[in-house]
Amino acid sequence: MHLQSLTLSSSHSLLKSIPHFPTTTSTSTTAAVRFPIQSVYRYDPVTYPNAIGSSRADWQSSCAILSSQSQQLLSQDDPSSSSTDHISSVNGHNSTIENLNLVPISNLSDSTSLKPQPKPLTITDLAPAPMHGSNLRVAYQGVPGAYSEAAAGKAYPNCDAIPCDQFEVAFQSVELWIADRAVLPVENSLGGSIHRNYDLLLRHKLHIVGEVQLPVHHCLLALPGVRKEYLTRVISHPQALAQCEHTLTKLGLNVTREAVDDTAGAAEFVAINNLRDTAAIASARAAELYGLDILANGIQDDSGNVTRFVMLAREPIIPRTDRPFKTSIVFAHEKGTSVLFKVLSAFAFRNISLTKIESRPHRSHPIRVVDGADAGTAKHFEYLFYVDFEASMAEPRAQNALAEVQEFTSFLRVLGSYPMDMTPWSPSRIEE
Ligand SMILES: O=C(O)C(=O)C[C@]1(C(=O)O)C=C[C@@H](O)C=C1
Repeated sequence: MHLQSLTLSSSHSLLKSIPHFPTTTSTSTTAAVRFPIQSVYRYDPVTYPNAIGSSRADWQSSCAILSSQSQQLLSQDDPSSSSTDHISSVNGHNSTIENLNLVPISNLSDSTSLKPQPKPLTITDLAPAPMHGSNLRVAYQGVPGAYSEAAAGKAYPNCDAIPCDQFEVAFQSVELWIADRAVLPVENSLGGSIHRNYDLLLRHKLHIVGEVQLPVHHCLLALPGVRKEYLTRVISHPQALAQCEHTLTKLGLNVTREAVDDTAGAAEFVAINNLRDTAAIASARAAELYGLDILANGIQDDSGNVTRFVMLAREPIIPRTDRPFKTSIVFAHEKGTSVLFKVLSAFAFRNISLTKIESRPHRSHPIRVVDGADAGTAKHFEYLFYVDFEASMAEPRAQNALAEVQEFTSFLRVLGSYPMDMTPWSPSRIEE
């Protein structure tokens, strides 16, 4: 392939050969082809107020709604759109989460007045269902009060956040049109990459359409009246436990640490089971929602603790050049790490900065056996490489870099080209 300079329009055929890169400026996808005629609501709107609409709609009208909503949703990630929901709100123009249709915090003084929160969707709840209402629905893993819920609100201030019991469910809810976006934590400034989520990005065909970086401010929560000395156990998400490791030791707690699915779920567990020997690490919002006291505030090991989340959608957004964009790719080669230098130089020669590089085991070919005749047999581990770089796929230099990368690799996928989160840095801000 020649390394000529390409414009976006002249490079369509090149970009089409890069798996999953969008080359159209609009899509005519409608839900009509995606829904079985027999789709039935299976969610109780009282139990799942945020999950989906409140009544069963007839097929014809739901197709019409979906068709118009798919156009509307496309424009919501498009920075050129005038919608207040679009991703530019992530980038410092509106970084509050006030407008998120979060579960309201009632005046909870103790755990006996605990109000039932919406139950997360589970894998058995998933069924294609028509959409209603105009709010963007954003699926996240966890229960109300989780940081992922706050990230959804930062990215899409007017969204309905849909709790899901697993990441897999959040992905599937977007694939099945139950939700419009999924929010996925990918890395933390203290804990590093969330590896499993990188694997999920590859297993599914969703596109990254935005990112948010959320300051994560952890609290130690316990039932009212419980003192630190009574505690024998601290539970939380493994990332949260890792982010507070040293502070927990410094607090002099004589506790075991146990991992659960999410931070707010840990708080809910303590409250529901009336556990007086157990504390949870979670947000201040989780304390309010589940009627817990804050025993210690800001217990993350670094005050500038930040988690980066990506927003996923069924359709990619159209990359632009009038604002800072980031592009995420994943690639592999049979010759493994030996091509890495060549790939990275494709970016270096074009002055494209990399913001992230991550390697993961190549699950379908984890080992390459190299027969060294007399010397025996060497077993090399095979990897997939995830790279984020600071350029938009609308820029010829990024297109040319990827054309070159494609020559060196046996597999290449563009996971998304999306606006960078440019929120001003304020490490001490508390954001729950
Ligand atoms: O448990 C939560 O509240 C989450 O949103 C998950 C999660 C993560 O997976 O890293 C998100 C942010 C924090 O870093 C801790 C936990």
